Amino acid sequence: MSHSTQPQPMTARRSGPLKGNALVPGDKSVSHRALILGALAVGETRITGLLESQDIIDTARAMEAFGATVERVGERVGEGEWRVQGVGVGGFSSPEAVIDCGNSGTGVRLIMGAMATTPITATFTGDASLSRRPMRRITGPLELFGAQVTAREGEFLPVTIQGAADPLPLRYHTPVASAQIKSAVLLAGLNAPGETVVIEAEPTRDHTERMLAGFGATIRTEITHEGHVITLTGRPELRPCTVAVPRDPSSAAFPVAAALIVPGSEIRVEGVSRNPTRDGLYHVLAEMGADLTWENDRTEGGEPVADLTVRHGPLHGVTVAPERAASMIDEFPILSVIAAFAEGSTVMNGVAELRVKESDRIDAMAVGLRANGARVEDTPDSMTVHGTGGLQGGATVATHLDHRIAMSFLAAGLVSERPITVDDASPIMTSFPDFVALMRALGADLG
Ligand SMILES: O=C(O)C1=C[C@@H](OP(=O)(O)O)[C@@H](O)[C@H](O)C1
Ligand SMILES: C=C(OP(=O)(O)O)C(=O)O
Repeated sequence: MSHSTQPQPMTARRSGPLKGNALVPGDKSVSHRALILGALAVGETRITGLLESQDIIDTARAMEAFGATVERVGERVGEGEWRVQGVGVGGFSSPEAVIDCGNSGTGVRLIMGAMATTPITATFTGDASLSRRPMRRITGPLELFGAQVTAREGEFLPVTIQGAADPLPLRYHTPVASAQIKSAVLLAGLNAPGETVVIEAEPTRDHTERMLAGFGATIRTEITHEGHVITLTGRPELRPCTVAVPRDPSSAAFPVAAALIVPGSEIRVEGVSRNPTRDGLYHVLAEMGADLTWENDRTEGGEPVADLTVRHGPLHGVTVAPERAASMIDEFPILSVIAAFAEGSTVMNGVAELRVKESDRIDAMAVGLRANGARVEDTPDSMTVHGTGGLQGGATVATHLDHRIAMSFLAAGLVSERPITVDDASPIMTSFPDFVALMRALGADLG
């Protein structure tokens, strides 16, 4: 379901020090995968800590449309336990209606992969943002499995996929660093006989591989001269699991950033991911001189996590190497805000993928930061922010149906000289429904 079409403007004003404990919600990437693998397992999967945001609700509804049963157990918002009755690999049936994945690239791309090697037909659609995003990167490899695809202009939603009746296993080099491409191919490979192999030059988030192993699939990753080579044996019987979803490091980045830039702040964020395929931002922040203290390293839901204490302090600009990009791909909007409050220039290289997210994130950040007084340069695949230790503010920023653009500028407005308004805060519901309440509880002036 697409989110409300009624824009909800919101303004962030200069705030006192942020203090307290930030309990961010469940990881979006892990939540999608828990629902999809639960639907492909035989029997009942139980999920705790599932992110209850619009992107995830859309994936849950889609799994029901393909024949799984998905239900929420318990009363407390954000603490729900979910149960999925799976239909087994190859057990999906053709949905009666169009599958609307709303704003979610991960949802639509992983689900296309999951159904493309079963002889059923489904049509996928989404909101105006998702309808602008490239789908050929997914449908191309799915055609190699034997699926038949029609897409608007060969590239965009709506996309109709007729799944392959006799799928062939695939050996596939991903053309760009993308966990969504890797995951779509692996999920399609589940119902192909033999070994499906995905080769990625740069590692991307590995939640699909971790969770497939947890559900009993035979999957291994080798590091060779070609890069990360992931081999999955097709046609497993996936056994249902109990999945405890860890907290989302990409959501954690917003209160962390706010605490770093609002003078006098000190906050604690529990259960932040230390998965090396997700933690690039924290390495960059350390290089910028951020005061970060990690404690209680442990494993939660199969992911390495720790508790993070963040204190405000001076930051300096850095150059972010392109090899870091995949491990922090969703964190560049908020890094560009932090960079504006640092002293000196921060150069972000190898970030062309940002142009095909919920919005063109390089353009959205550059335009919004400039309107609020920052000096920013951009090229097709890089962005440079010339930090001056502060930001003037005073402008209204267009969020283009992009939750991360909205949250980034609301964090910036907490410390800019004049307030910053975002034209539409409603997309925040897609990934972090409690963002405003959580930030207000820390002391942020948002309204
Ligand atoms: O696999 C995933 O869960 C995701 C992969 C990334 O996208 P790409 O695979 O397009 O880089 C990321 O931007 C997105 O938020 C979540
Ligand atoms: C890019 C993102 O998500 P998706 O691709 O799932 O829409 C994101 O959450 O920043």
